[in-house]
Amino acid sequence: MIKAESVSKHFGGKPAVDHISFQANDKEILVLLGTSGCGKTTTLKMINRLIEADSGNILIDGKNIRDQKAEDLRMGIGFVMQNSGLFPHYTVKENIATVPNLLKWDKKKTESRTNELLAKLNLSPDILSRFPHELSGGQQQRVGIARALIADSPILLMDEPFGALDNITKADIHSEFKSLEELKNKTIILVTHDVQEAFELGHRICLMDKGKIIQTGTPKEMIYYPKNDFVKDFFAANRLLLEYKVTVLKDLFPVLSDFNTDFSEDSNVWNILQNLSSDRQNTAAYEKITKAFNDYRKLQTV
Ligand SMILES: Nc1ncnc2c1ncn2[C@@H]1O[C@H](COP(=O)(O)OP(=O)(O)OP(=O)(O)O)[C@@H](O)[C@H]1O
Repeated sequence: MIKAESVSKHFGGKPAVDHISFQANDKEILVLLGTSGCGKTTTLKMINRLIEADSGNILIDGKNIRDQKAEDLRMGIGFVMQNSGLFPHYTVKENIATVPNLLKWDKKKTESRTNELLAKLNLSPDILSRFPHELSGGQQQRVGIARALIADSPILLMDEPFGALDNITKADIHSEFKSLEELKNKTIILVTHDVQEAFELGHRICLMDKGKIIQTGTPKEMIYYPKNDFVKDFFAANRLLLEYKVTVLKDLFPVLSDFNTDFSEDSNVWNILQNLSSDRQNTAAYEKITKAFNDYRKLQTV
């Protein structure tokens, strides 16, 4: 568990992060979401002490990060940097082996773990001898993720890990990312300015503005129970799509009668409608779900 207690950081007298508190629970993906300059990266880098907080405390599993050497702390935390952050003059193999070399792993162990990760991340071993500039943006980001995962640390900090990707590649990587067993046991803090990414990947979201956390909640809470107009307005442009995605079949049960289906009760309305729309025979079911969804929305307090 990662806990931030009233943490602040100033640059040149101006607050970049202003008394923020949050908690990332074990095995949770917590997203820090907000527009450029709101303090997300500074917050993330204070957790591995790439930036030292001015005040407040950050605790990992109850231990204050200040009570450990910064180098030791970083060894236990995987870090995916913005724009992949690969060392340009190192090959892919050398980039991935950065932490194992610091940990003095023997070559065989590094090699077999590297190959295991390449397979999991859908990367061909052919790229090992290449330099980062010889890879596509998507490959670079995957290598950045492999480098962060290699030592299997229980914590992963990710700064706009998919930022450089087009929307189609991003959607593919998102679904791969969600299904990676490797990540399921980790506590992950992911920084993004992309609302859809936050909803796609986050178990909970901290919405930030001007160095402060405005609201923390599940995607559903952010959409249906915004704390104030800032939160409401922030999601306004994507609101309907997000509502389709955060609403799941079992939410509709009170307003849905006579609906026999093979869909799991945790399937979201967006996926159900997409699925049903592929076959004309499903028109009646499609209309039932649409009506139930509209009835359900009316009952929410937005
Ligand atoms: N090293 C620094 N020196 C001075 N000001 C800084 C420094 N790092 C960040 N800032 C300022 O602190 C504020 C927060 O920056 P930060 O990078 O944390 O925001 P962000 O939300 O991650 O933005 P982005 O999405 O653009 O990376 C900004 O106003 C930024 O200009």
